[in-house]
Amino acid sequence: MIATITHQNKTFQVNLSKPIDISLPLSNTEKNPIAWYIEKPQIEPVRFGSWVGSVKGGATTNFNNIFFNPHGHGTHTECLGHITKEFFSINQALKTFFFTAQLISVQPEQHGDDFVITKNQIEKAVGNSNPEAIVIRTLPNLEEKKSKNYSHTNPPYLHEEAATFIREKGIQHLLIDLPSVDKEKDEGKLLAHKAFWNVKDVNNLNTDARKNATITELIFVDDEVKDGSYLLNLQIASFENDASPSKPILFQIL
Ligand SMILES: N[C@@H](CC(=O)c1ccccc1NC=O)C(=O)O
Repeated sequence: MIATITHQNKTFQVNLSKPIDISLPLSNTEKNPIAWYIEKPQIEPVRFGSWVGSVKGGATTNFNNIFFNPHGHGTHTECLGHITKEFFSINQALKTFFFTAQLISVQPEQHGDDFVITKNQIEKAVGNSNPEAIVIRTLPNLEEKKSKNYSHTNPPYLHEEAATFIREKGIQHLLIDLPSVDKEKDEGKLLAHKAFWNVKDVNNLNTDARKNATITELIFVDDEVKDGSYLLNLQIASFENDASPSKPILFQIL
């Protein structure tokens, strides 16, 4: 299914039958990735006394409750409500779902005990392109990313200046294959989150904070997907919450 898209004075084609899914599946198994010190997700049939909501257990339908955390259990998209005192909802922040995107690969640099993605690396990788979304694949691109328990591992993160650069480039949506754009244990500084959303005071939001910009974490981009320009379809479940599980999909530009 070929679609011809006209956007910002350019026309290009994509094949909608060839989606590149960059989300992680969410399951109640040991394979599910974890961050932020929680346990794996739970997916269990509803029970009313001896009645069990599963066809195997005698019910007419499978009827599961799911207990999970959007930030800690897989691919999710968040808005600035993740860090502000005032409530902001991802379902209100994200109202359109197709964007031009640039996929880049970067090897975080060792700075002391940390691995950091720098402004210089992002600037070089983005080059002259002006995408609406940036998709960051970190190297090495290990399979273990799909099922890693990141708790207490001090994963790589984005330097504040790199996040500022992305904001100043006018990029609205940032996607990355790490549990956070910030250092795991940073005493709540959240420098990259604040720089990307232009949040100056979490208690009293500045009017130029970027209420419609989003961060998507815990994606996975397979090695066979080459760096370059794509069409991104960024879909969430309609949760009125700071974050929702999400399903970002890339389409190669033909
Ligand atoms: N680094 C923060 C914690 C943090 O970033 C965080 C904590 C729980 C769930 C998500 C978090 N950040 C996600 O991007 C801190 O040390 O306070």
